[in-house]
Amino acid sequence: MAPISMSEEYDFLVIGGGSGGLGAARRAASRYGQKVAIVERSGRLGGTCVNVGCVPKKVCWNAASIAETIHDAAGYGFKLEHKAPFDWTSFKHKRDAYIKRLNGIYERNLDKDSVEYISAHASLVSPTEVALKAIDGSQETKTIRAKKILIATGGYPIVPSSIPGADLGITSDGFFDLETLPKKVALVGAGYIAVELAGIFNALGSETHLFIRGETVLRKFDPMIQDVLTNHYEKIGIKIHKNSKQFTKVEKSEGGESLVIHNEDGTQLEVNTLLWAIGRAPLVANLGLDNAGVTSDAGTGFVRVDEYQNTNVENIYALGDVCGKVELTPVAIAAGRRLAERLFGPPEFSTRKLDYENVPSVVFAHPEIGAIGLSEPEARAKYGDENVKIYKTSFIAMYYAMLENKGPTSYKLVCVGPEERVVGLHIIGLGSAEMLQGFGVAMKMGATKADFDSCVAIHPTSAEELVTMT
Ligand SMILES: Cc1cc2nc3c(=O)[nH]c(=O)nc-3n(C[C@H](O)[C@H](O)[C@H](O)COP(=O)(O)OP(=O)(O)OC[C@H]3O[C@@H](n4cnc5c(N)ncnc54)[C@H](O)[C@@H]3O)c2cc1C
Ligand SMILES: NC(=O)C1=CN([C@@H]2O[C@H](COP(=O)(O)OP(=O)(O)OC[C@H]3O[C@@H](n4cnc5c(N)ncnc54)[C@H](OP(=O)(O)O)[C@@H]3O)[C@@H](O)[C@H]2O)C=CC1
Ligand SMILES: N[C@@H](CCC(=O)N[C@@H](CSSC[C@H](NC(=O)CC[C@H](N)C(=O)O)C(=O)NCC(=O)O)C(=O)NCC(=O)O)C(=O)O
Repeated sequence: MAPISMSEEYDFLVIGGGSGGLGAARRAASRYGQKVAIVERSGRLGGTCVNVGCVPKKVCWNAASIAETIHDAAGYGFKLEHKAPFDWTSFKHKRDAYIKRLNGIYERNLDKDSVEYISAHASLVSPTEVALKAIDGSQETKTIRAKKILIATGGYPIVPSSIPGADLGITSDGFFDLETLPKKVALVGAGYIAVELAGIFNALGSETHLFIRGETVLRKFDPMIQDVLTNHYEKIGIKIHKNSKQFTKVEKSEGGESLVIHNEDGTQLEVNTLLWAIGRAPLVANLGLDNAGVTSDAGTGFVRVDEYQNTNVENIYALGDVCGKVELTPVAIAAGRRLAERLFGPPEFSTRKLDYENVPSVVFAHPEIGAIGLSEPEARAKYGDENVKIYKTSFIAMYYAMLENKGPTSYKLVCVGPEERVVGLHIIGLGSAEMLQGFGVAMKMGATKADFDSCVAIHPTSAEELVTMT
């Protein structure tokens, strides 16, 4: 890795060494032989996903799932201690070491693909020039030129600015720094991160409080998912504070070891950790967008792009979380690869772009949730009630046959038109994450309910219920 590049000009300069930037840079260099550099300012490659997102989160989710399995084991005749001791600190250090290994793998991958890795903060100086500032404290700076520039700088977690003491709380970034498992934790938010981290804390033994503004979590999901997960989380002991108003303040407790949350109604809650999970904002500060004339959304700051990831400035492109369209790793990677193919590939690739329709997505809750396409209300609004047919089922998955405490399994298909094309698929239950990808392929191909039914069931599985619904 060069601290600051020795080269003066590149075919393609990528700002941001996360999912989208890596996807674009590697494809442009390895497949099309372009002279490519990627600039990353954090000192480690992989971006949010590898360092403070999908990857360490999934490892934590696995730990939480093992805790649940240990708990369930007695139901299957195992004479285990119900509460197997869990050593968060050694788990955390082992997880950190895995991430560090990945950082190294990503660096070697760039090397293999002949992408130059520049460890620096990048900012636009003009539509064809980027200033690099060293991150090693040396104050070294350099300006380089590029024929094409990609902005893939991602985002950061929001902390409310209007609540005194809000910054005593942590975000998902701080979650991955926790050296010990908090005894009592409060999370604010109702989206992916709040739901995933609340599930992990609860399964690993923290007293978990979840503050949500509405009646249910995951309000952007199908109502079935919202209701089933909210009820189940309450059943398994997560304390959900519904219709919660903004805290009036957060302060340290007298001894300074915990935090006191002050609610609008005068009540207080003392916790060891407060975690904000109320959405993410684009990382565009000090990026010099104005210097190059790149426009972003006035309210949110997301960089504006068209369907081909073009910004308003010729030869400057943007993708991934900094555009805020669908904030998922495979979306950023696919957008990056499609862009490299369009810009540097053969003429027949000149219209390549990512199709943002029917992107499957999973929430690693307990149990998992999968969703593709339209929710029932979205389909009704788009196609009219008379054209929408819903198939639903709720059942007890066979895994729970031997257990007293049963988890939920609920599936819904949203179909439209006389041919009953499946435009929405919503599932909650064990195994949903691994189950979804194949159904995503079917929906991408325009599958109808009859196509689903023509596939013979695999028995005994939960997934078979999706091809036998009446
Ligand atoms: C807790 C959490 C869990 C998640 N779980 C999942 C999941 O399970 N599945 C999933 O699909 N998605 C998940 N996501 C979302 C996923 O991580 C993001 O959608 C994805 O990382 C976006 O990729 P990106 O390339 O747009 O940005 P990033 O991966 O954020 O990369 C941007 C990079 O740009 C660098 N950068 C920023 N500004 C500059 C600058 N001026 N100069 C140089 N470098 C700069 C940053 O340091 C960063 O490394 C999760 C996110 C979070 C926070
Ligand atoms: N498994 C995966 O694929 C994962 C993907 N991600 C990606 O990262 C993105 C960011 O995650 P996340 O931060 O959870 O964002 P989300 O957009 O998923 O959820 C944030 C939620 O916070 C609530 N909220 C917003 N403002 C406030 C406020 N001021 N006070 C209280 N609650 C508030 C909103 O819920 P309401 O309106 O109901 O109040 C909103 O839905 C996700 O959208 C997803 O794309 C993240 C984690 C996992
Ligand atoms: N699906 C497998 C994924 C395993 C996997 O891909 N692991 C990654 C780390 S996590 S993942 C970080 C994430 N990678 C991916 O999502 C890889 C996806 C798939 N393999 C592909 O190439 O399309 C990413 O941001 N990628 C940007 C990029 O590389 O372009 C790894 O070990 N990689 C080493 C290597 O690739 O040599 C699982 O969940 O077990």
